[in-house]
Amino acid sequence: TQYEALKGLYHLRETIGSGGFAKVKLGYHVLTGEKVAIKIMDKKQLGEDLPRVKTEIEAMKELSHQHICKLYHVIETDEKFYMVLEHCPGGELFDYIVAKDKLGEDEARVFFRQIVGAVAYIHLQGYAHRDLKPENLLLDDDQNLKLIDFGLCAKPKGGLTSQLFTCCGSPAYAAPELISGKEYLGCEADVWSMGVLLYALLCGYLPFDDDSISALYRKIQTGKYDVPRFLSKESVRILDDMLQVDPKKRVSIKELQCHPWILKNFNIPVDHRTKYKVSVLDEDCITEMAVHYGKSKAEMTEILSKWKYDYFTSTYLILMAKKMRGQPVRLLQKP
Ligand SMILES: COc1cccc(Nc2ncc(-c3ccc(C(=O)NCC(=O)Nc4ccccc4)cc3)c(OCC3CCNCC3)n2)c1
Repeated sequence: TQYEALKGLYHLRETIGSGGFAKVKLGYHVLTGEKVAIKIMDKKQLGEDLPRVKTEIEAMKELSHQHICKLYHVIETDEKFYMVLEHCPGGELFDYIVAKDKLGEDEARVFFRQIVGAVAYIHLQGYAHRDLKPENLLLDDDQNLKLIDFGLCAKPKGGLTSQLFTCCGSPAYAAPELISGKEYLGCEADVWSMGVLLYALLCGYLPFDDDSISALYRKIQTGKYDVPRFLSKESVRILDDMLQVDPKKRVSIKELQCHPWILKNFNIPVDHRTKYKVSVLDEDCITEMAVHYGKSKAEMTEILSKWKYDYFTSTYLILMAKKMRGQPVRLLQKP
């Protein structure tokens, strides 16, 4: 039968997204009943992109942050990769903006501060995202944003990956230097995309848009965009600081963290540090799992400390997520 590798571990439900060579299905973690997102990739379809999946999986293991969708479990079979990930019940930020037409400056600031924190964090871990757009920002059940990289475009930062603009979908968010095939820095290109993203949040439409790709590229390379009169002068200023065609004139992610627009009403810079303590394991979760598996706490601690991203890891991380949401740290008893 299909998806044999998930049997007894996760119940599979409907497909919630598909794109490129990945399909995402809603799943339930059997031991906790919690929802998960299961990203399924077929090795044959991946072809020469297969190493990129391994890079993404290794990246995900390094990325543990409150505004980045968490990886729980990796299963590899002869035909497929399964990535079991945090499910975000609120869906895409894209749909949220469409439903509200556009966001007020204050609401946009709450979201944008979370995005700046997540992107600053991945940059400090040595990664650039390269495909920042509202479809890759999901909402959890507390209206917090979770960054994902659905299109497998996240790659180690580095400079001269003048890779052709192949993998990542929408060019509307792409920096001028990226689409002109010049050498570029991933972290600088990410700041441009964040400018396009903030413009979309504040205006409800894109700064650079055209049905013809080549016309769109020309508009991006001029860097000229319409500034609606309802934007405050501070909003106009931060958009101008990010949407600089010359990457060397563009504001850096570090400067963004304490930009006047970012500080307004908050008066504290964006803190990019993660809230998760991955080093020390949680007593309650260890105890609950030790009892369930009939092991000593020492044995359970030993197993979990290996972070093998197996079912032990996913069960622990899901119990931790429940605890952080104030829910009981409980496993469903053996059937
Ligand atoms: C209509 O959609 C709805 C409606 C209602 C609920 C949900 N909930 C819901 N939750 C979770 C997901 C998900 C999480 C992570 C990944 C992933 O690919 N991680 C890998 C990853 O993040 N790398 C990475 C991140 C940062 C740096 C480097 C690497 C993939 C999918 C989801 O997907 C649905 C797709 C649909 C197409 N647009 C994108 C989302 N959807 C979605």
